[in-house]
Amino acid sequence: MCGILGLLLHDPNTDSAAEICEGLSLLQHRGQDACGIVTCGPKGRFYQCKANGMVRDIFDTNSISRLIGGMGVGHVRYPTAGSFNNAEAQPFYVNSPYGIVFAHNGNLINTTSLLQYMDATAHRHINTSSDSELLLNIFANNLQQTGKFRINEEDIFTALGGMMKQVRGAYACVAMLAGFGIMAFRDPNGIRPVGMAVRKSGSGNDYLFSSESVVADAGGFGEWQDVRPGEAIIITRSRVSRCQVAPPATFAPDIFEYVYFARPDSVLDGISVYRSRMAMGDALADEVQRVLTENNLTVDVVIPVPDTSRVAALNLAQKLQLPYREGFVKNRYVGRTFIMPGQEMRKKNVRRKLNAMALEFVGKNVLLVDDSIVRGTTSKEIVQMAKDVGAKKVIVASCAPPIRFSNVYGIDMPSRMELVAHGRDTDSIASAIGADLVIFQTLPDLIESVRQFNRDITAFDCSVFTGDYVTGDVDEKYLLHLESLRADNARGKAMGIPAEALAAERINGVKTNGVHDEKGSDVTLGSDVHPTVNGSDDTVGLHNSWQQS
Ligand SMILES: O=P(O)(O)OC[C@H]1O[C@H](OP(=O)(O)OP(=O)(O)O)[C@H](O)[C@@H]1O
Ligand SMILES: NC(=O)CC[C@H](N)C(=O)O
Ligand SMILES: [Mg+2]
Repeated sequence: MCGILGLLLHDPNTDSAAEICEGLSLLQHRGQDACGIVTCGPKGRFYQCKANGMVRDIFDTNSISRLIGGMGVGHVRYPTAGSFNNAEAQPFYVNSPYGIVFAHNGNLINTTSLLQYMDATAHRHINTSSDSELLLNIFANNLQQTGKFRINEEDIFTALGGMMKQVRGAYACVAMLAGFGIMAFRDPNGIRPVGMAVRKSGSGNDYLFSSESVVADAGGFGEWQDVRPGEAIIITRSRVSRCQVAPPATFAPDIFEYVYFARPDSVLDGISVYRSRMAMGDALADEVQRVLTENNLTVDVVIPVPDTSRVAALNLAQKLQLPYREGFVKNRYVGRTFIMPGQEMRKKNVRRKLNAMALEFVGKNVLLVDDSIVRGTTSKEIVQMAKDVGAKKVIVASCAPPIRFSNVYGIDMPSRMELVAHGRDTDSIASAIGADLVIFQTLPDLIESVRQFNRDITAFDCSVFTGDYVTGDVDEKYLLHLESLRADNARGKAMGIPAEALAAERINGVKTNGVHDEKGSDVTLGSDVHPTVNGSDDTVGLHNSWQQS
C-alpha cells in the first residue's frame, strides 16, 4: 500500500512542496520505506527529491525550498514489486514524450508480458524492477503514439484508455505533465483508493488528489470526490476534465483498507473508516459471545492491540459490557510493524513498540482484540507478553477472518506460506500463536460492517480471505511464480545477490556470480545518492517544449 498525492495551486508563483510534504506525512501510515516529491516550476522544469526513508527523514527546509513550482506530485512507498532500492522510490519520471512524472499505489499482475512488450515492441528501457516504472512507460508509449507536437486532454484520455486495456492488476495513480497539469486515475475495479478535492484560492481554485480524504480535511479542501473505477481526471490551470476511459468493471475496493490500511479519520468511497471499524467491533462481539459460550469460558477484560484495533475493541467491550483497558502501551516513535520489510525487523519491532502493563493482566482471562492476524508476528509476541506478565488465559479476537491467500494488489503478502492461517484451522492457529483460543470475524459480518455505509458498492476485493481475485488472471501458476520470487528475495538477501539474478538462474538455468547483465539488473541511475535532490539546470529540468493546445 502506498500513498499518492497531487497538488495544483491556483497561484503558479506559490510553491507547492511544503504542502505536499505535509500531506505525505498524513499518508505515512501507507508506506514507510521511501518517499518523494517532484514539483513543476517555471518553464515546465521538474524538481525532485526522493529517497528511502520516512517523510521526516527525507525532507527538511532546505530540500523543500529547492522544490520550486505551484504543482507537484508526492509518494510514500510500501514496496510490493521490485526491491527496497532507493532507485525504486517514487515518483518516477520519463522525459519522453513531453516529460511525465508518476506515482502509483497498487500492483500489476501481468508484468512479464508487459516487459516483453516494452522490450520487443516499444523499445523502452525499464531500469528497475518496479511495476510502477513499467506502468508509467506503458502510458508514455501510448502518448507517444499521437506523434503530436502539442497534445490535449483527449489525447491523454485515449492513451490512458489504451493503457487500461493493456495492464492487469490494481493501480490508483497521480501523474503530472510538464508545464501542463496533474491527473489521477484508477483501475477499472477501483481496487485502490484515490480522490479529488477543491479549495477556494483568490480568484480561482487549488486542486488536490490524494489516496485518502484526511489530507483534504487537514489542508482545508472540500468537495471530496472519489475517482471512479476506470475514470481519469485531468486538471490544468484552465479547466478540470473527467472521462470514463475504461468500461466499468465490477467495482471492488479492497476491504483491507477498512480493516487496517487507511486512517480512521478518512472516508473512502463514501464509507467512514472509523464507522466501519466500530461496526466491525459490534459484529465481532456477537461472534465472541457465541464462541465463549460454546467453550464455557468467561472474559475479565478486553485489551486492544494498539493502534489500529482500538476503535473496534472499544465497541466490542461496550457491547459485551466488559471492562476495556489499554493493557499495552505503544511507543509512539516506532512505526507500523506490518509494513516493515523483513520478518526479523517486524518481530523485533513488535517488542520495541508494545509494552504490557502487568496490573491489567495478572490473574485475568484477557481478550486481546486485533484488526487482523496476518503472519502472526504481532499476535505471537503479544500473547507471550501477556502470559509473561501473569495473564491466566489469553484469547485473541480478530476483526478480519483468517487470511489464507496471497495479496496481489498492493499489499506485500505474495506468499501463502508466510500466512499463519494458511493450511491451518482455528485451533492450530491458536496453538501457532500460543493463545488459548482464537476467534475470527466471519466474512459476511466483515463485509456488512463496511457495506452498510454505502450500499451502492456491491462487491469488495476479499481475495486474501477467499482466494477469488476480482481481475481474474490469477491462477495457481501465477501464485507459485510469486512465491518463488519471494523465496529468491530471501535467498538473494542472504547471499548479497539481487533477487532478479537468482530468478534468472532458476528460470533459465544461468549461474549467477552476482554481476548483473544489462537488462533487469539492479544497477540504477542515481541510486547511490541519498536523497537525490534534482533541480539545477543540468538535472531533471525540462524545457517548456509541451504546452496545452
Ligand atoms: O499478524 P501480523 O503479521 O503481525 O500482522 C497484523 C498486525 O500488523 C498490524 O499492526 P501494525 O503494527 O502494522 O500497525 P498498527 O500500529 O496500526 O496497528 C495490524 O494492525 C496487526 O496488529
Ligand atoms: N504498495 C504499493 O502500492 C506499491 C507500489 C508499487 N507496486 C511498488 O512496489 O513500488
Ligand atoms: Mg496492529
